[in-house]
Amino acid sequence: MYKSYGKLQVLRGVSVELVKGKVISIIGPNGAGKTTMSKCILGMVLPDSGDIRINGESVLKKHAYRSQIGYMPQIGRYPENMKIRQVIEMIRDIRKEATVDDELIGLYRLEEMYDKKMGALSGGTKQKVSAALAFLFDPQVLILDEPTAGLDPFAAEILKSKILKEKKKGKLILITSHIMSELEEVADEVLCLVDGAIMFYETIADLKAQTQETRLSRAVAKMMNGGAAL
Ligand SMILES: Nc1ncnc2c1ncn2[C@@H]1O[C@H](COP(=O)(O)OP(=O)(O)OP(=O)(O)O)[C@@H](O)[C@H]1O
Repeated sequence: MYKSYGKLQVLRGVSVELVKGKVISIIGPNGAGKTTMSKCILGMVLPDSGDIRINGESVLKKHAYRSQIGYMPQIGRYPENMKIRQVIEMIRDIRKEATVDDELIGLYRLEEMYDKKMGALSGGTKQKVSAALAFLFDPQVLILDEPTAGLDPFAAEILKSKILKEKKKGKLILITSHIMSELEEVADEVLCLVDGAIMFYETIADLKAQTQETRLSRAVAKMMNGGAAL
């Protein structure tokens, strides 16, 4: 998959086959192309060339499959004057889906804040709304961009448990994050992007074995350092 913005090449030949039932973390330095890659999978950005395949099937320009994806953006943007209740109702109205998974709405006690306006929410509460919306329609694929940034530790634990629960149901979950200790708790595989290309894509167990490190943060640092100790 290739993508340029004007003269800037953001993705250079990224090719991955994603399969269900896994939590895959996408890591890499700022500006490496992580968000762009997630947006290509989401269909929000069209790659200039290449294909995107999930479970062996091409999903490029297949709009129907987008209803199978839940997305939690790095920074959720909502109409400031709408109340939490109205945002959730509006999205349920648009999607018209019978089955909803409102577990996070309950666990985050969002109903108690339903009459607050989006523009008046704290950053963390807005993140809770974004998380609840991402999981709301029981999607088969979840793309979570820095999901715990801004969440308090208890709220972050709730989200991590939810991620593991959905993984067990066979879903595919992609997480972008810079917090290695957290990824270690939930992810199976690590895909590292550097300058728009895949530097490595391996299971956490393999990464640790290869680098002879017990912590993911150390293993990744060693890989980024060409295999040499820091
Ligand atoms: N819409 C756009 N128009 C022009 N350039 C863009 C656009 N979106 C992203 N870029 C550029 O593409 C490059 C990759 O950005 P991207 O957001 O994918 O990085 P990232 O790996 O997610 O970074 P971070 O860790 O900081 O979130 C950056 O140089 C960015 O400035």
